[in-house]
Amino acid sequence: MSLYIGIDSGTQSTKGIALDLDSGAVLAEARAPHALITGLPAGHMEQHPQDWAAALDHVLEGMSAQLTADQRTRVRGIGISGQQHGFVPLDAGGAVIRPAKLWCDTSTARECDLLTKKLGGAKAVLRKTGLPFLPGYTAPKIFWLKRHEPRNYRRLRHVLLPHDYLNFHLTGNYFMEHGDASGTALMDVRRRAWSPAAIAAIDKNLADFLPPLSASHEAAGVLRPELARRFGFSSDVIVSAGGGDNMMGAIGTGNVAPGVVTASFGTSGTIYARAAKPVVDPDGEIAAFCSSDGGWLPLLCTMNVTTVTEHVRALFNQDHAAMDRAVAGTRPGADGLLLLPYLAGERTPNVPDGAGVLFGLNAANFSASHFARAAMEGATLGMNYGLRRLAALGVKAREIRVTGGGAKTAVWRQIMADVFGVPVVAMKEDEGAALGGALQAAWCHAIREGRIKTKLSDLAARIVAVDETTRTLPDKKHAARYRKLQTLQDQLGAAMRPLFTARAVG
Ligand SMILES: Nc1ncnc2c1ncn2[C@@H]1O[C@H](COP(=O)(O)OP(=O)(O)O)[C@@H](O)[C@H]1O
Ligand SMILES: O=C(CO)[C@@H](O)[C@H](O)COP(=O)(O)O
Repeated sequence: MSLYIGIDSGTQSTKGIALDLDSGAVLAEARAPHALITGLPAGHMEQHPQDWAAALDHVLEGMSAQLTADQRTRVRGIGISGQQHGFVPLDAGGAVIRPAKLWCDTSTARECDLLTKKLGGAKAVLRKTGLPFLPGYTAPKIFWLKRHEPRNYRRLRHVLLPHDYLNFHLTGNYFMEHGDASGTALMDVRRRAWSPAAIAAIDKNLADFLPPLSASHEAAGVLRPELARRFGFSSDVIVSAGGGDNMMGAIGTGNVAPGVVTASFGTSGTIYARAAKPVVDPDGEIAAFCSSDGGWLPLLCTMNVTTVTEHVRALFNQDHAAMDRAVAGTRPGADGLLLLPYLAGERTPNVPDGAGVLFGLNAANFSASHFARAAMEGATLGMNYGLRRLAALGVKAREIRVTGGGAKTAVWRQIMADVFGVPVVAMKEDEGAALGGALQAAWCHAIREGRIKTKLSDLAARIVAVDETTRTLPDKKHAARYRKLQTLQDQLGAAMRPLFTARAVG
């Protein structure tokens, strides 16, 4: 029996599973929340990296307590998935200089404009790196530190991403793999190498602060002895390369070969499909990321999904079951109530100064149930904007595997199927990114042990399974209704843009 631990450090919590690779059974599970820093100016979204490390230790401790002593010694590897793009600035001794600016921080729109100009305009940026500079990505956050906090910038010696920081916490090594690194916007994603042009636009010395790029089957290192002792593990547990949460979600939903499309309904909304070659969107809306299994992962990301539904749920003091019943009691289209869900600004389309808009309020739809439906529908229509763009780039979905917190809800899955116009199905293991971490750790361990022909796609084919009881087919009448709503949401978004800018300036 060999056990592999998968960890997903998301925006709101850290989740872990311990997988018995022989039987495919999950033998332990644990979770620990971590909060955003409150009281920051609008658009600034930050967390303390030390909180992620504390949550990770708590989760590892919790799982260790659920395993027998024998099972603990059979843990062979740990694979970490983490929210993408966050900038963890470390000094020469590896201490965190300031909190991490996150993927959902929109305070760096000005830095994006400046970097784009330095590289010769939007087209030149796409030619040189494959990705535009967007506020969510890491590069403008580093430039922001240089421009706004020069004293902190002078102390900078190591740039890490959230999951790299957790790898560093576990192993003591500065390490980066292609998948998560592709979300920095400092890489030429076509060549899977750092982009000298993007780096020089910020600071020519920055290259010294970036770890060399490693392939995703390599190990970040071995678990530090004091942690191995603390969790009761043996002294040779490897920590695999890990990756961004979407890259690891791809592995954990079996999206490791062409033809599979995954949608994640977490704090953010993402839709992605693994590709054997880079897929660069000439409009820069679909992100040309690398995967964390040696390929590429064209991906759409919207910033407003379960945060939106959670706000509505909190406002009306409902638990998830009550909210689901409320939504089930209303008609598709929420009797004319439509939400443009840009509560935190938006990445796709790129509207960093955006805000939420409830459109079509009247006496008949002024109710908690209609607000709840409008929240689920608005977030899903927002994601469908990108699904259509993916289709235009040749990635056509015949069915969509859904994962993340929102995918647990049957009534929301029906909205997903109706909006996307294809069947959706959830996974047997709903912590897809954590499962991806466990599988990548098993792959990395096998290669390290000399079983070099081991394929991640074979491991995934054996372990990953859809939950057929959740398969949901689109309803033709509802799908037609949502096509009209989609047009209306697109028009509403376009019409509001000048007003968002006026509001930001005012
Ligand atoms: N049954 C459910 N219906 C809708 N949302 C849910 C449900 N269960 C959990 N969530 C929400 O999903 C989010 C967590 O999803 P997850 O994919 O773990 O997010 P992240 O990785 O961004 O932290 C939370 O906002 C949580 O409240
Ligand atoms: O920025 C992106 C993808 O580009 C986000 O998907 C983050 O990776 C955060 O993920 P969740 O916390 O929502 O899982």
